[in-house]
Amino acid sequence: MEARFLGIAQLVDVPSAAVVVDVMRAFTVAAWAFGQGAERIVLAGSLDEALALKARHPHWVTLKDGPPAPGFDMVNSPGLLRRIDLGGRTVVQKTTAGTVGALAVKDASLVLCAGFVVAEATARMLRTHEGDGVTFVVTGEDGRAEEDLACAQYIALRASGEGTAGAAEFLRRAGRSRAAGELARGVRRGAHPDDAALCLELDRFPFAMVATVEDSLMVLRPHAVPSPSDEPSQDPTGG
Ligand SMILES: O=C(O)[C@H](CS(=O)(=O)O)OP(=O)(O)O
Ligand SMILES: [Mg+2]
Repeated sequence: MEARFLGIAQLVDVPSAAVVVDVMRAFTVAAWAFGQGAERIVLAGSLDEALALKARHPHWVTLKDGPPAPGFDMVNSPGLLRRIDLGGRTVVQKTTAGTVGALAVKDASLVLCAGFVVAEATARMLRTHEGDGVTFVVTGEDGRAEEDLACAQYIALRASGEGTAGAAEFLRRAGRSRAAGELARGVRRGAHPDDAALCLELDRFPFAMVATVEDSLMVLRPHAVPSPSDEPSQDPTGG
């Protein structure tokens, strides 16, 4: 599998397959939202679009990064979100980096959104994808966010099937990133003290997250990817 790693501003063509990586915190939050029962996440292009969707669909749950704001029900924090029941709900998410990155590749034939919490399921999905290459969108810091780059490189390695990639060094790099430091120091608004640790949980969830355009909205949904150990035995004796 040929992999390239680009920041959002470096995306000049429509990739065939794209993995949009935002470890801290958009796609860790998205995975937790699905873990808490959300049916789908609409990735909004602007705060105004998120508010307009809320006005049309008052039962949808709006979420933004930064501090709490009128019209938004939640902030972009896995630590705060993990105790909220989102059973069957539609969430609207707007953040600085992650959702912008996903919308930048909306015309790709396959768009996966990822962080460490869904790394293995994402890699497994890439292994079954037939195509000539994968573009990893490193959403933070103009493509230089260490937590996103480390996660993208780890998923690429796992997807290539080249041996067993040890995760520890990739997680260490992410843990030393500027974003992790800001979360630890309480610099980022709308945060919980556990956020950085939750963003560094490897394979917390068994699903990948696939974004597609539905009725002109970019919609993210969980996609179950069975692990090899879940697959039925091929042993003809049934053993
Ligand atoms: O929520 C986040 O951590 C960031 C932006 S900020 O730190 O709140 O300004 O957004 P994301 O798009 O999830 O990187
Ligand atoms: Mg980020």
